[in-house]
Amino acid sequence: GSVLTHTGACARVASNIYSKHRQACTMANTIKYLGQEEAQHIDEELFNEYCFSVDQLMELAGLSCATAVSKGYPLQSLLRSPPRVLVICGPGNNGGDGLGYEPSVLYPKRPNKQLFQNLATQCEKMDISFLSEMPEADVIDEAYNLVVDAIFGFSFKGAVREPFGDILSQLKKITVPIASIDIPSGWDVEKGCPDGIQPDMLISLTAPKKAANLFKGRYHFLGGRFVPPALEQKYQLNLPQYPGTDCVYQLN
Ligand SMILES: NC(=O)C1=CN([C@@H]2O[C@H](COP(=O)(O)OP(=O)(O)OC[C@H]3O[C@@H](n4cnc5c(N)ncnc54)[C@H](OP(=O)(O)O)[C@@H]3O)[C@@H](O)[C@H]2O)[C@@H](O)CC1
Ligand SMILES: [K+]
Repeated sequence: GSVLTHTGACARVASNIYSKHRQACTMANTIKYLGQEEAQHIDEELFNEYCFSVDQLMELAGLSCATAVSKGYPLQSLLRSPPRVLVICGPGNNGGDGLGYEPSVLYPKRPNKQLFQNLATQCEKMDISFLSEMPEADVIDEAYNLVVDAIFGFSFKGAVREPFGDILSQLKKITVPIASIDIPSGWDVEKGCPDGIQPDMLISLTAPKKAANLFKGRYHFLGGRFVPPALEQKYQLNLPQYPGTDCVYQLN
């Protein structure tokens, strides 16, 4: 009897300690949401200290985005046939991350950089069509299943300049879902934008940015499985374990 009672008490104490330990771990493991400067510092370190090239990380980021889209919007769930996806690319690296199903690309402002020229050529050679102008909201709703927002990432600042003001105002009117890469474009990286676009999916790269706390859509994925452990520790990112060989982790 006493052995049993003793064992029971020990088990209770142990389970108490275990649950306190788990609580502490859960708190310590809260994923960090980055401010704009911190995101830029991490970016610089990845390139300067850890010697990655932009092409490498952008390819992995793009793969994460395509994977997240295929998980959130599987082909058989799409309402319109063919499974068209409109990818809108901005002038910076966020624009380089866009990719898709039967994609059409809108790439209205093209910087004179070899990397971006190469990416555009690769798409053209794969017969991916480029649009010459932003379609009206009702045309997008009619022709596409999804819009990938690769317009601005963590370097966005200030009031939106054209042609992206017009593009974002059309995106506010569409009813097909928007999947935003890293940051919903037009949102302040830390404070968001109450009357901005409201994406259905957000794919945070490396680590979520502060504005992701205000994301109200259905799917939040983390992607960019390339952060070296020492860098993760330095910035206390507390990243979750990516399952198996997956390149995305679903946060909600
Ligand atoms: N580190 C990582 O983990 C990795 C990061 N990666 C990705 O890179 C992204 C960051 O890229 P980034 O630094 O090139 O900045 P990003 O936000 O795409 O573009 C800035 C451009 O936008 C423009 N612009 C700015 N404000 C504007 C305004 N108000 N109104 C109008 N235009 C405005 C301005 O262009 P300009 O006006 O000078 O022509 C500027 O050049 C990051 O979010 C992630 O997606 C992955 O590829 C690889 C791994
Ligand atoms: K974006």
